Amino acid sequence: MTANVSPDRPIVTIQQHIIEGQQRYPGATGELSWLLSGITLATKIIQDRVRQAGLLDVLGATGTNNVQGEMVQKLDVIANETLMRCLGYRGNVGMMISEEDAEPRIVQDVGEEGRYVVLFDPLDGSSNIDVNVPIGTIFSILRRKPDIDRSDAMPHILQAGIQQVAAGYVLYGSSTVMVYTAGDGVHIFTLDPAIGAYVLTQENVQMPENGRTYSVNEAYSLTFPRGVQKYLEWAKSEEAGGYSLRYVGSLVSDFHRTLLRGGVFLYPPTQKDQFGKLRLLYEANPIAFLAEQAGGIASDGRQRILEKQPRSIHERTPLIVGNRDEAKRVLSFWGE
Ligand SMILES: O=P(O)(O)OC[C@H]1O[C@](O)(COP(=O)(O)O)[C@@H](O)[C@@H]1O
Ligand SMILES: [Mg+2]
Ligand SMILES: [Mg+2]
Repeated sequence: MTANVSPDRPIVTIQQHIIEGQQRYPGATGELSWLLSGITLATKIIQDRVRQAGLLDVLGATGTNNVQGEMVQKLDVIANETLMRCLGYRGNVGMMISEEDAEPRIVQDVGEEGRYVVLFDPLDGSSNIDVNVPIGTIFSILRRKPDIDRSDAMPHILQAGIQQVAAGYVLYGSSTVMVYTAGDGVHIFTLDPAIGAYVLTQENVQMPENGRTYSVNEAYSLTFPRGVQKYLEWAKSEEAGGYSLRYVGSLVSDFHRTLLRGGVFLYPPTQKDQFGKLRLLYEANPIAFLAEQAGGIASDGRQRILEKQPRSIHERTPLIVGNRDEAKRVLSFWGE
């Protein structure tokens, strides 16, 4: 069985890439690559379930709502449990925070063990599950605060995005790709079904600067802030000269396109959600870390996402993320 990587390219798996990256940092322990192998294992299982969802009869809703008040899909539960089972026994994961769980899951609360806090959106784009539109898994990794008592979980969880040691997402699209950063550039790995391994396919990805695509659910635009409405009017004007609208409705898909093609993705506040819909800790923060590492900008309209001080686990935030020039343009309209 041979890997499907073109003959002139080295076959580099994500574990190898992380270990090599860590060797550049004195004192690196290799723990992060061990933790990430839990995420790669879980997402290989999830992608298999997603691809066979119709066959396995795991499409549709569970009939229950989660802490966000959203109807939980069967695959949300499968993805959540798979991540918990693959990460919970890694030995270095102290806490797990999931979109699907109201409270954090404390794994380890003794001694030096469990130095990492893992936050995740087990399945992003849930409204697209049953219609076979790309969905994904988003994750963010923090280190526990060494000087804070372990009995109180919150100070370890409610850390600003700037404290992330690693973040990424897996997109279950035409191929399964993992996009990842540990603060040393953004790298893309494609799951090679022939060998069951994530293999490096793009390194040090930078967002193109001249993106001419905006991505937003315009159905809500009548209740967007006036500045955002003005930007959307401008983007459709002759002066803008030919912008395109693209909106999949899965943050991972809309961001992945923005990462590779540039442009801007927005989820502004609306009359219904004054803080927007997306969650700061396990959606906006990991996406913002990736965007900035790829030369882009991520803001809530007023402040850099990564500098926001979280106040609660499931808090929401408006999000503007895109290539530098385009995001700045939106912010200039928004600030008017
Ligand atoms: O349907 P809307 O209001 O446009 O919202 C779409 C947004 O909601 C989400 O589906 C929320 O994420 P979940 O599916 O993980 O709850 C995002 O992926 C997406 O960007
Ligand atoms: Mg989501
Ligand atoms: Mg979700």
